[in-house]
Amino acid sequence: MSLNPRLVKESFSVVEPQAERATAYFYGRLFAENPHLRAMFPPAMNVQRDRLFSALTRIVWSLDSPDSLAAFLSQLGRDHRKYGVIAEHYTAVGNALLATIRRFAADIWDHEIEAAWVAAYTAAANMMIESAEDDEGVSPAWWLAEVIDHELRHRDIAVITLRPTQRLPYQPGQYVNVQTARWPRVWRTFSIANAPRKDNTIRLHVRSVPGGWVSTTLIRHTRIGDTLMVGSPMGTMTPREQSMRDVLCVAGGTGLAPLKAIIESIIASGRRPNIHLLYGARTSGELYDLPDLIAMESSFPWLRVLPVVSDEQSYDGMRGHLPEVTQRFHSWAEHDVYVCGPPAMVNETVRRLQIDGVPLSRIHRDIVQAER
Ligand SMILES: NC(=O)C1=CN([C@@H]2O[C@H](COP(=O)(O)OP(=O)(O)OC[C@H]3O[C@@H](n4cnc5c(N)ncnc54)[C@H](O)[C@@H]3O)[C@@H](O)[C@H]2O)C=CC1
Repeated sequence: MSLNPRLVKESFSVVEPQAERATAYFYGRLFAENPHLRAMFPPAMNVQRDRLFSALTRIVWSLDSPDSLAAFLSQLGRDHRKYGVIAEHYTAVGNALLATIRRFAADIWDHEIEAAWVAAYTAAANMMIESAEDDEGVSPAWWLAEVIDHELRHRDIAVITLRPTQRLPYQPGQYVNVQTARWPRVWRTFSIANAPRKDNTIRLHVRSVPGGWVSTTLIRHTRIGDTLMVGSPMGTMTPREQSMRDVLCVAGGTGLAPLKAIIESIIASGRRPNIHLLYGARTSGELYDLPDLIAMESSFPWLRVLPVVSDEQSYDGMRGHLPEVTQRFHSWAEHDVYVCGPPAMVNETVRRLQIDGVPLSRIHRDIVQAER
């Protein structure tokens, strides 16, 4: 069986516009054929559906970049240990996936495409299974973590500090899935907002969103002393250790979290690059971390924090939308750039930076489905 990324991508492009129906069909088929698997998933499947499709999209479009694909699949395999996933479940998922792609790409389907999907899925599943097996005995499937601080910084935004009961190794810029006792099997993603600390504590920046089970629980119903579950750290937006370049960070709202961890780690490394942090919020009241950032700025003179507010006419600092504000400065073409925040803001910022001559290889971002 040989990999044929072109055939997989072509057939996936036919399925992509029908994503919603295809994922509903996939889960319907998976649970009809394997009713015992239903109990492993949360009662409401909407977020799970989005996650499946975005993971699949990422895998399909990275088939030509074996290194980044391998890194992603290894993290995904480790992270799936927290669901209790074992090797045989991959067969069930593979069968349902193949049936789904076959059905939604029926117009172009043939034996060659089927073989390409079987080869790609087998390779991906094997990579996930192997990394999960390697991780057993080294790390727990998930970590228990005690809430040791809970600061409500705005009506809807809290900064929460956790102390995992076992060491949680991670890279600055990575994110974790979090589960609360109130919503079993419902995991939501948050970036770790600090560089690794000796005391093993981690901070999360959480905004509650309407209908967001986990985020609302974390903001309104979580107290110091509560215990949360935390999954294996994931993500590839980590600082370039060898880089001597200056740094631009563009943070939208709580998308600040991983960028703050990256900035802390650069400062801790002893390097002295100039760092510009454009920190955007809709209103000045939502610049929830500004006092901490100003304190960081005063202890590290190479850091410049530039708050930007988009939706408050009377704000007397810098106003505007981050993608456009990013272009108001001199060129960033020689910088390492990190961008995080609402997906539309990230996409538009990256687009404009590229137009202004920043090569894509120096723009770092991660797709995090945070805060629901
Ligand atoms: N909490 C966390 O750990 C992490 C959160 N995120 C993501 O960051 C985002 C943060 O959301 P909020 O705090 O609610 O941000 P928000 O909606 O309040 O916006 C924050 C900033 O982004 C700008 N912005 C928003 N939409 C834009 C658009 N379409 N075009 C241009 N600029 C735009 C706003 O003007 C503002 O400056 C969420 O999408 C979340 O998933 C990402 C990584 C980690």
